[in-house]
Parts: sequence; C-alpha cells; structure tokens
Amino acid sequence: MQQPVRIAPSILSADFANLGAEVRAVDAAGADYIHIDVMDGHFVPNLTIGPMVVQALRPHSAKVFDVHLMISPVDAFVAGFAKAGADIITVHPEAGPHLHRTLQLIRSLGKKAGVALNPATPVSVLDYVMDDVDMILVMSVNPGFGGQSFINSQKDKIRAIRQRIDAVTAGTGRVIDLEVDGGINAELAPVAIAAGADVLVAGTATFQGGPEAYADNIRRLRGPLV
Ligand SMILES: O=C(CO)[C@@H](O)[C@H](O)COP(=O)(O)O
Ligand SMILES: [Fe+2]
Repeated sequence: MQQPVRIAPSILSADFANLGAEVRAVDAAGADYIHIDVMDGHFVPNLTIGPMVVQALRPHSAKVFDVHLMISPVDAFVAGFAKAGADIITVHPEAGPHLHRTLQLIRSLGKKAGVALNPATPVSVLDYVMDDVDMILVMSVNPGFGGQSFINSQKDKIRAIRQRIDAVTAGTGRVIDLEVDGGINAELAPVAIAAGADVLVAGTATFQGGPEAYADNIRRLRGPLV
C-alpha cells in the first residue's frame, strides 16, 4: 500500500563546502530522508563521495540516510557504507553480477535494501527479487547529475511497479517504498505521487534559494497532502 509521502533531499545539490551544515539545515527544514548520491566515474560519468563522507555526516542528522550507490562493481563497498551509517542502501542491477546476492548482503548487515532502475531498465528486472527488497527506486533521469529534466515515460513504470508492490505486500504487513529520483519539482511531485510513488528525491528543488528557502521548498514538494 502506498505510504505517506516522504521527501528525500539529494545532497548532490547542496553546498559541498558546507555539507554538515547543509544536512542539518534540510533536517531542520523537514526532510524525511537524506539522499546521498555515490558516483564512481565508471558506472556513471561523475564522481562524488565515499563512505568517509557518509560517516562524517552521520552525527549531523538522525534522519534516514538513503544511500544511492551508482558504482560498479558494487559489492565490495556495501559493508563500508553500512558501517559508515547508511540506513537504506540502493544498488543498480547492472552494477554487479548477482543482484539477489547483493540484496542479501545489504540485509545481512541490518540495512534496508533498495533496487534502482535506470530509465531504460525494464520492470522485469524485479521479477525474482520482490521478496528481497525494501525499496524500489525509479530513476526519472539518467543517473550521474542533478538538475536534469524528468523523463515522462517513467510515469508508466512507476504505475507498473506500484501494482507489483501492492500485489506482493497485500495482507502481509510488509512495506516496500517506491522512490522516484530525478527532475522532481513542485509541479511533478503530485504527478509522481498519483502514479504511486511515496518517496520523492529532490536535489535542485530542495536546495534552490539557499537555506532560508529549504522549509518552503520541502513543504511545496509535499503538496496539498500535508
Ligand atoms: O541520483 C541522482 C542523479 O544520478 C539524483 O539523486 C539527483 O541528484 C537528483 O537531483 P535533481 O534531479 O532532483 O536535481
Ligand atoms: Fe539519487
């Protein structure tokens, strides 16, 4: 069942010279999750941060650290991010040879396991891992950068995954989050929610305007549901 909407600011759009203060500011402004984009310059054409930065940020917020790994091969880094303080660890199926094994590894470390689908990755990649995921992330842009435009075709994918989640969780009490990541703003947030998303990543739309604007920006993303 679709859960109450949570907002996950992506710190990719934060001021990297003041990351601790930025995390505290979005926490105070009402963020539910802190979305941390990890890029390796190989799986995606950009380089960002590693476990040492996650560990350094951990004391700055008690909110859920939602760590999106865009690195390949991914398995060797999972334990490091778990130890650094990640709460949810999300991987791409293309980032390793054995998705099921990677999800089991994440859960064995006591963390929630997520799978991220690139815009061209079909929903069928989920066919045999629905029992092993706590979150499914739909990339509504190609991974690697903030500030890109939402790819419309992903609305159908969000709807299709919402149906699958509801089918496997009905009557079980299980929860699988459906997160949308990329190009989300106050106009598209209700579109993503109507399609079935319950976690919205927002980098540009959260951090635009500087710290004084964060609370309003997050409120606008929640829309009339709050
Ligand atoms: O994972 C990624 C990009 O690869 C995202 O988390 C973006 O960082 C979101 O940024 P906006 O599109 O909201 O600016
Ligand atoms: Fe992300």
